[in-house]
Amino acid sequence: MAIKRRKITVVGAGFTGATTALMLAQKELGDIVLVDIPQLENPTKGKALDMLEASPVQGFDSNIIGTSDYAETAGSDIVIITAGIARKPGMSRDDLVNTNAGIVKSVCENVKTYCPEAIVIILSNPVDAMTYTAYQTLGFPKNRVIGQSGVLDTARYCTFIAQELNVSVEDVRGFVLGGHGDDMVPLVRYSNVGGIPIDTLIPADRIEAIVQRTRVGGGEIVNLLGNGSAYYAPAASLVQMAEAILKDKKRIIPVIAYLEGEYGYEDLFLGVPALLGGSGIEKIFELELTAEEKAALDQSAESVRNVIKIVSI
Ligand SMILES: NC(=O)c1ccc[n+]([C@@H]2O[C@H](COP(=O)([O-])OP(=O)(O)OC[C@H]3O[C@@H](n4cnc5c(N)ncnc54)[C@H](O)[C@@H]3O)[C@@H](O)[C@H]2O)c1
Ligand SMILES: O=C(O)C[C@H](O)C(=O)O
Repeated sequence: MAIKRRKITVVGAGFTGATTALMLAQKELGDIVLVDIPQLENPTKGKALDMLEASPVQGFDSNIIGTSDYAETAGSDIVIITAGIARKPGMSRDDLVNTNAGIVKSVCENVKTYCPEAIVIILSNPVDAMTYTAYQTLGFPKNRVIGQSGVLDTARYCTFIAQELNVSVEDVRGFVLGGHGDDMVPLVRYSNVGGIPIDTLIPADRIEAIVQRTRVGGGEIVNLLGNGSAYYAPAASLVQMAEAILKDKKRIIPVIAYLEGEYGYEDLFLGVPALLGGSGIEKIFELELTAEEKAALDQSAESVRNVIKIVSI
């Protein structure tokens, strides 16, 4: 029996999309179709060809094509949506909502037509609301519509903890819950280094500084770059999610999931810990929260709900 190669579409061939495509290929997770608008057809083809020409040097056998024709995406196992505008210094992610809602809707109409069985991962900001827009437009089951924020926010949080303690990032475990905004909820109580709770290793004021830096971590990069937002760590985060799905790894990682009563929220997309495997989101874990943690999550959920109201059809 011939084994079918996996097909991964990345929509948006900008900074995050192109970086994601290369990282997916380097891990040989499948053949990659990189899509952008017709006006950028040639640059998109050029980026894909340039990446493919790295394959003999790096020794990966994934094919990579660039296109603006969704027919080329047909039958993709996973579609990753990075299409949309990025913020600049002085802007919030929510300032992007109207422009990006239109883009995400038009992309999802094509995904619905050409990739009806795909698992869709959304990155475009404001990502909690854009995942809601995608869910409404696609009409796919909730397990197949997933937003990316928690892997990235947790990665930032773990980076800062590792720096603080001068330990390997591999030994740091944490969770960031809630929306992808400045009121996201890094869960200190569930964070440890090599199994040792971080509040026994780091003084409270330093932990608070790490939590605050995590919350505005996207803005820190936006201010440094000056004309766009982060893309290496976001791309790595998307690849971790795609890998968990394509290899049916059953990883437990925070993702933006559709909630129907979990944590007390209805009809909302929000970052929660989930089991990610071959069917997409296979389970949502409801952690026990203190009153203070739940109040912080409620505030974050309320911020997301206010943005969803703007885009709700
Ligand atoms: N959720 C997260 O954690 C996270 C992290 C990083 C970036 N983002 C968001 O991802 C988005 C992309 O960021 P970026 O840095 O790659 O931006 P970018 O400007 O480098 O790339 C965006 C690309 O989308 C393309 N595009 C626009 N409309 C399109 C359409 N209708 N169809 C296909 N492609 C289209 C553009 O031509 C461009 O190439 C932004 O909204 C950004 O805020 C989110
Ligand atoms: O901050 C941004 O605008 C991009 C992204 O959401 C991030 O957190 O890096």
